[in-house]
Amino acid sequence: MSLLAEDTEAADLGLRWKPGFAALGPAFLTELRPTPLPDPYWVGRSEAVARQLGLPAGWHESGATLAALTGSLPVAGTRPFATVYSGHQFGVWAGQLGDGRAIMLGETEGGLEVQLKGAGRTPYSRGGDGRAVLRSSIREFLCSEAMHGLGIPTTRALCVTGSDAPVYREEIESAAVVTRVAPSFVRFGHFEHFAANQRNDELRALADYVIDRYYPACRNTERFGGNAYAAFLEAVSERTAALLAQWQAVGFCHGVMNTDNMSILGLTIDYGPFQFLDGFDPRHICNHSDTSGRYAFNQQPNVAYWNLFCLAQALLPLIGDQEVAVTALESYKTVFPNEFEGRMRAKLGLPEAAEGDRALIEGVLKLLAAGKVDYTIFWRRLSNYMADGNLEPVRDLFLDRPGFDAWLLSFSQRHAAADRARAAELMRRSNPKFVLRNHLGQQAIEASQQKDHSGVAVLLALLQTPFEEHPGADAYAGFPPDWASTIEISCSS
Ligand SMILES: Nc1ncnc2c1ncn2[C@@H]1O[C@H](COP(=O)(O)OP(=O)(O)OP(=O)(O)O)[C@@H](O)[C@H]1O
Ligand SMILES: [Mg+2]
Repeated sequence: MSLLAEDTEAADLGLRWKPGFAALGPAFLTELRPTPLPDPYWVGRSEAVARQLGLPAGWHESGATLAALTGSLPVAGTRPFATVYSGHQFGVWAGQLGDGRAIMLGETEGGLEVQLKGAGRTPYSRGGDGRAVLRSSIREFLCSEAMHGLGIPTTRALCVTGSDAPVYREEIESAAVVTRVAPSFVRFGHFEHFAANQRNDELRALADYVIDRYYPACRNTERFGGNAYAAFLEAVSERTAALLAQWQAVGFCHGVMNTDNMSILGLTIDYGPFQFLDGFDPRHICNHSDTSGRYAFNQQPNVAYWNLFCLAQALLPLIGDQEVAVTALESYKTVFPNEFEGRMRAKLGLPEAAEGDRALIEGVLKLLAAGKVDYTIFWRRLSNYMADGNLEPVRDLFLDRPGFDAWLLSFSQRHAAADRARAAELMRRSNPKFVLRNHLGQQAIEASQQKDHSGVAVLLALLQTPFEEHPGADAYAGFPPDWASTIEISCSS
């Protein structure tokens, strides 16, 4: 019996827990306790996630909950653990990694895993301190919820809890924990870990667990002659392709697409140096540490494929045939462009595909890139134009007016027979007014560092429903100020 089960004092969050991933056994994880953060306080909370988890009303009112989510009290019914994974970082095999600062509480009866990111050292921390700073924790919290609001698959975040305990990065910062939630936090790197160590029994156990839990259809498919592992690889490729199409359409740059940051469920995971594009620059690099531009915005779809190739190699002992594995990856090459085109068509207010759509999409992206036009503002203004016929706010964004007019002509011809009100409606549902721009996050962070957490709550409310108008909040939907371009976001978090 573990020590944890003998605790008399524990916080009861009102949730029921089941073994979940932990049932795989000790080869996959190490049981341990979070390291307490002193004098914790609330920084931000998502009631939407609380409801999804099934937390009782008033869940955050108890000091025991705050203590539990910052490691000072065990959570009743849980046996926390950290998992082991490996991975390719910046294209190079990095060997063993693992949850170096994320500690899993467990899985709820409702099928959601709950993790405390920044909860202290684990056997996989290597040189790290196991902590996360307030700055990066607020970014992760807000962006998880923003992505969900945008309809993009992502890990969620219940809350950020802070402490004045010092954390040493380029300068001294304060510590925080993000309580994260997802059906599964399994990454490509979990598979790579067991494959690289030729531990095929564990590799198979992991694949069987993930297939049975999250991809049961792979068991009953005739694809690949009934090879469930190949069908699984194909399904992951398709989900990843669909995810990447959404990132590219909304202008999201992840920044650290290492294989250990690729979710097996096709969720966006690990919000580090991410950025929503301001001016449209396909070659934008959001991660200050990415000197070669490996993870530049326009490289993301290819990197995802490269990462899937690593996953395929890891699954090869189970799939049994290299050609089959390569075929299972192939669907990425059709799903990504189809999904991307579908998303871009929706942004253009076009529910159905027609010949010439690709040229229309490429045409506008070229114009936006040539003028470094603000990506989010352009699409929202184009949606408004569709509704009210006022062209100037859109046209004013372009220096190359003749170029824009020529494109607009083909756009208008494409819409000639369409119901404009319906098209405008689709566009406003597909083109957010609010995204988590770096400078918005930065302002909320700086206020929080001075103990005013209201900016986090304000941003959260806007980002959870980013397609709504939110009258009075236009200041959050404007152009970035000049100083925004000087914000440097690196891997330091
Ligand atoms: N401060 C830290 N202390 C211990 N380990 C760390 C720390 N920062 C990063 N790591 C570990 O380094 C590896 C790569 O880090 P990366 O930045 O991709 O992940 P992360 O931001 O810590 O977390 P996640 O991917 O879970 O969101 C991971 O194994 C991670 O746990
Ligand atoms: Mg990571």
